[in-house]
Amino acid sequence: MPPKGRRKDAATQCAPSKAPPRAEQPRPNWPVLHPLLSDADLHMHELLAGHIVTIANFWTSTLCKNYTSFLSSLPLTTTPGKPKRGDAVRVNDRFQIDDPAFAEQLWSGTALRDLVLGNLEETDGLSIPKDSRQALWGGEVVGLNPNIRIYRYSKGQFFDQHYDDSNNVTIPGTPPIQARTTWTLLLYLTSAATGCIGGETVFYPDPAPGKKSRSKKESPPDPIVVELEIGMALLHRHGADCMLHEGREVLEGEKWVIRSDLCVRR
Ligand SMILES: O=C(O)CCC(=O)C(=O)O
Ligand SMILES: [Fe+2]
Repeated sequence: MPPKGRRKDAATQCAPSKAPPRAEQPRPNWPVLHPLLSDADLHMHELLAGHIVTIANFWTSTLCKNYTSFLSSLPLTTTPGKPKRGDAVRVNDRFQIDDPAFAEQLWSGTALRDLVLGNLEETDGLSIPKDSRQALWGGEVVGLNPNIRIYRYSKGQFFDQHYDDSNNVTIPGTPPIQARTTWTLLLYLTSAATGCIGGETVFYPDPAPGKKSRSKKESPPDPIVVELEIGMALLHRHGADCMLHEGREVLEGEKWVIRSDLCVRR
């Protein structure tokens, strides 16, 4: 059952341009993004047209395992007990940093840029020509949100139903690019294969227009349950057209996720 108000993901509200200046945090010494599959071996899959796209094996399981052990050394902060009014309940440990260089690595140092921009059109799995992609992504994609979030969910932790907001961000450079986030990026570093049970990301599609007013007995569309898959990237549209979604409770083991967003020029 969807919650009454439009609960927001408080995380996205901390985008650089809106947030008060944070105490200078040292940049993590991120391990190199290696090994990775070659671009030609990766494909996008539209799980729900116009809303959810996945890329299996975006990161190899070796890289994911290196990362989870590295990320465990970062100072993660457990969610403060009570969310602010209108914010979703998120119960997990999080590390958040503005790191444009890492965002750039995730974008250009992997297959993501070429896949999203349609530079590998023949093989990328989306049957959308390069020049029509701007409509899908909400504009000219210029990179990833420098605001990187790392989540660790242990047994019993979850992210309650919410919508992700679109935020204005500045991507540093010469000149800096004024951008806006349009799609959420989730990169799963763990799965049942690493002992994590539960923790699926679940989307609740809206009933088709016109159906809302019909008999209450009419059942809403089935939720879309995305099982964790090690190394899989998931993109979903956010902002005004964001689907209600949640990270289900982890029942066993640990779920690790890297979160950023696609940014378009504004
Ligand atoms: O961890 C998940 O499965 C969902 C995370 C999420 O919804 C978010 O970061 O906004
Ligand atoms: Fe979300």
